[in-house]
Amino acid sequence: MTRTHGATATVAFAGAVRTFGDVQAVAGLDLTIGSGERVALLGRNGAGKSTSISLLLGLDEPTAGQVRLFGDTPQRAVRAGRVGAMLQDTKPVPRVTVRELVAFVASTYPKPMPVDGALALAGLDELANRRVDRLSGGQAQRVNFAVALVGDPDLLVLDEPTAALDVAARRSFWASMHAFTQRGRTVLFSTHYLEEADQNADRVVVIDQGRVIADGSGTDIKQAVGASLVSFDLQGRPAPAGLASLPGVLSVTVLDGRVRLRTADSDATAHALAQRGPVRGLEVTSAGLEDAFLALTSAPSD
Ligand SMILES: Nc1ncnc2c1ncn2[C@@H]1O[C@H](COP(=O)(O)OP(=O)(O)OP(=O)(O)O)[C@@H](O)[C@H]1O
Repeated sequence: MTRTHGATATVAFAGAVRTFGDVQAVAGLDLTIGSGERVALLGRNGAGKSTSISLLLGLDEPTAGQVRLFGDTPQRAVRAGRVGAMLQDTKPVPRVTVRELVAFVASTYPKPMPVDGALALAGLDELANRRVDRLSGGQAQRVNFAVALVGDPDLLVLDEPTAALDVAARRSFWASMHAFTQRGRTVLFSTHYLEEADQNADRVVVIDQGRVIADGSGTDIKQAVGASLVSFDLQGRPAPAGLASLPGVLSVTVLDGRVRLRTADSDATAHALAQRGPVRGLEVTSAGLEDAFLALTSAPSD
């Protein structure tokens, strides 16, 4: 896990709260990100990721608490050209070409990278002269990425950058992101795709109900919730009672007709389970980040 000591943090949320009427979208968020970190903000729908990102970019103000970028207000950091962002639901600008749009955005930054460099990093060389309102969804996402990085920002913020991309487009997106971060830049991206968080970030911050509930490497998070998973078929029956009190069991989830027991001791759990009667389709596997995430964000079902 990486922490920032001494040097000014790139990103600092301190007790940040944002309420909308009765809804606490961000409920006391404390998060510090240091220079050069690649951080995934991982959470289910409505966890507060986009609201946190809006606060971070100065598009919205916290109801309480504080958000700082490079030790300054988000607005000043953004105006100084230190931040590039890719947000959800951006509408294409009609009638300009990809190169014209990226060149225009470059002209608004103090130290942009060459436009051709940004186009190449985003995989847009072949589409440079195409109108931006005539692109596929995946191609439009690449333009959004070029727009985010052409200012050569110190911090890149990406809100669900791979939403709506197919597998091949996702892979090529992450390759572009890695090419950019080799330059030592800080990246914060939000995602629902748990394996993507694990594969593309050094640090995974899990948020739920507007708060940080876990923070570490993908491996740290898996270990925090137990390394193994014992699962079995319900065969249409309700989940038996008392599973949570079997030896080693840390959490119980029921998904697609299967019970999944996260356990610190898979041998003891499987043995105790078998002693209670016949078990169908028993499997013991190591827990993936997906399972860790479900365990962290689900209420116990037993
Ligand atoms: N402008 C708003 N007015 C009222 N409620 C809002 C507003 N923006 C967000 N919310 C609520 O705040 C909570 C957090 O929303 P947010 O969009 O930050 O979550 P998210 O983690 O980004 O979700 P998703 O993954 O679905 O994009 C949700 O309950 C949402 O309905």
